[in-house]
Amino acid sequence: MANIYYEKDCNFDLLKDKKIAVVGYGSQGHAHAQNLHDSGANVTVGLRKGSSSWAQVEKDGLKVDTIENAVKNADVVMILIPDEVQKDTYEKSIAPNLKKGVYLGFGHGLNIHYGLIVPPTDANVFMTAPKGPGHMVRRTFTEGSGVPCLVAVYQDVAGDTKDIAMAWAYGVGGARTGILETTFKQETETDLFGEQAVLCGGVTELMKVGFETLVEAGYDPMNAYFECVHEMKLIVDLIYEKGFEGMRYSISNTAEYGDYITGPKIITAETKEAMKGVLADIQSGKFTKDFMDDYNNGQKFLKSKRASEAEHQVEVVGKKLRSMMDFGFKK
Ligand SMILES: NC(=O)C1=CN([C@@H]2O[C@H](COP(=O)(O)OP(=O)(O)OC[C@H]3O[C@@H](n4cnc5c(N)ncnc54)[C@H](OP(=O)(O)O)[C@@H]3O)[C@@H](O)[C@H]2O)C=CC1
Ligand SMILES: CC[C@](O)(C(C)=O)C(=O)O
Ligand SMILES: [Mg+2]
Ligand SMILES: [Mg+2]
Repeated sequence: MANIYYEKDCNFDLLKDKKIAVVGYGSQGHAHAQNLHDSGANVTVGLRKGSSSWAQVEKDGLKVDTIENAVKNADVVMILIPDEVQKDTYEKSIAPNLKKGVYLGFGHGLNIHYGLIVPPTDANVFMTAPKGPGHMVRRTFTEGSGVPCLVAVYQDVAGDTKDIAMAWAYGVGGARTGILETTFKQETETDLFGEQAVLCGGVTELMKVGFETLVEAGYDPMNAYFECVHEMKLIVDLIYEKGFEGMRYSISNTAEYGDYITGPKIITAETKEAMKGVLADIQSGKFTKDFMDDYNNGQKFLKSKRASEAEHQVEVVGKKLRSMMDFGFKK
């Protein structure tokens, strides 16, 4: 089992006297940069020239510079731009400007694990990967909590790279809930599997097919949306807090009986075999090759799926319902 650490195990002072560059100001970038800044670190956000995020960084009260300049002066560089652009940006704008002995950080291990980025031998390479979306990393931090983080070390020349990774987790709020120690391989392969088979691909497909089944049988689309999409959060919140048993305590006996009878009819032995195939493609590097090939082909597949999914009835109905009802979430 992994080692688990908390705030008392971290030394945030290690980062306080260092110049930090956070490359990117998207989902993870804005959260890491702002949380570290609020924790007392000296952060500069690195952006490409002409970036649409430039004004937002200034509005948020943080320093901003080009990627080249931000990296040139930095003791710690954290790369938080999309995985598919990291190799090109690293080679053109980051690598030529890295200080000797720099601490080079990642929020996900894909580029290192599959050898897309080969760091200099004098660099200390670490990962601090929040186990949640960047906007939740920021939101929970401002609420006094945090998203748990995985930390890993790929290269440790200085001898304290794990301490830097843990200090980073402290600064972004992850140590408030817990830090798990892992490796680049484990984080990368489990993260890709989880998001594809369960959290994102699995869940949205399950919701969509459930919605379609009800609508095609003549039921009201709004009713179908509530059943197959909206209520998912309320059920998952109970699982999040109390596990499957706690969720099943709150639902009716009718629902619990149906859960046991029907769940295994939907998620079958065949589904598990398909999951094994998904994992094999991740482990062999096939998924990452296909993903990068699509990127190098103008992201034709990604863009066409984005467009067709947005037009699906489940999205159209959901958008309408969310505009008509106050579900109490922050936009
Ligand atoms: N999204 C998440 O919640 C999670 C992400 N991660 C990992 O964190 C990393 C960042 O992901 P995420 O936050 O989703 O990324 P985003 O897509 O949100 O990153 C957007 C940022 O990257 C910049 N950017 C985009 N393309 C380029 C480019 N070609 N050159 C330079 N800058 C560019 C954008 O700048 P501009 O404003 O100029 O467009 C913007 O600042 C990835 O490794 C990901 O796997 C890990 C855990 C969860
Ligand atoms: C679940 C998707 C994720 O892995 C995440 C938010 O943790 C991602 O890559 O965005
Ligand atoms: Mg993840
Ligand atoms: Mg991921």
